Amino acid sequence: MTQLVTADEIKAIEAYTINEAGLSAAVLTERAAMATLQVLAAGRFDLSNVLVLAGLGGNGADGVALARLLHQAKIPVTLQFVGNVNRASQAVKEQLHAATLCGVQRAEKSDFKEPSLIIDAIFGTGLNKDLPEGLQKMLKAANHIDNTVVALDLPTGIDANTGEIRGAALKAKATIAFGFEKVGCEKAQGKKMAGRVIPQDIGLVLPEDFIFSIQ
Ligand SMILES: NC(=O)C1=CN([C@@H]2O[C@H](COP(=O)(O)OP(=O)(O)OC[C@H]3O[C@@H](n4cnc5c(N)ncnc54)[C@H](O)[C@@H]3O)[C@@H](O)[C@H]2O)[C@@H](O)CC1
Ligand SMILES: [K+]
Repeated sequence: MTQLVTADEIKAIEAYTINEAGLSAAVLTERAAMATLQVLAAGRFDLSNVLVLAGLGGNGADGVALARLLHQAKIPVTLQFVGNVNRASQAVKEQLHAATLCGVQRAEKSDFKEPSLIIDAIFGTGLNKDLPEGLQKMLKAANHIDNTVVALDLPTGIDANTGEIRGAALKAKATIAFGFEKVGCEKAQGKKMAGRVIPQDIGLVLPEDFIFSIQ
């Protein structure tokens, strides 16, 4: 059985990895994106036209890094931000700079009918309140279209701890969990919305004597 973590636990492990082990957040983001590329390239997904939906925080940074790696692997990909990119975190801005230099294509809008695969990199473990109404509408509409969605870390809209839907959530066929599966993917609506959960090692360093709350 895979090890489950709460949002606070993964944040503590990430902080330890960054601050004590000295592996930067950018390294972890790159590892997350590379692990995702490997899963996608293993053959079970149609990569003929990939749309990456990216948010403005850590989850979005993973998505932008993935868009760059897909583009560099000659996989057709379009990057679309959800939210105003001017308000994005520094990590997203840095990822966007690299992606732009590499020639990653951007879109402002999508009807979700064209992509062969949607990558959900809007929100991850940082979600702490209901989604904005406009986004709720967009996700509900997207759920009505028969798209294949792969969520990065956690389906957007799912609470990492309780599995509850915060207003709306994007239903995934598979969720690639970075480091450890978030407990919300096994609880309440989270189980259905996450689809198949695929944990991937991204090189997180566990604090000595770390005790997981879920054994
Ligand atoms: N911190 C790190 O070093 C790493 C983070 N990783 C990724 O980063 C994610 C966590 O990143 P963040 O903590 O930045 O969080 P998110 O990217 O999930 O969310 C971004 C920010 O949005 C805000 N927010 C929360 N709920 C909202 C709502 N309903 N409406 C509008 N804004 C809202 C919060 O300020 C939150 O920090 C993980 O799920 C994972 O994908 C991984 O790349 C591994 C390394
Ligand atoms: K996500």
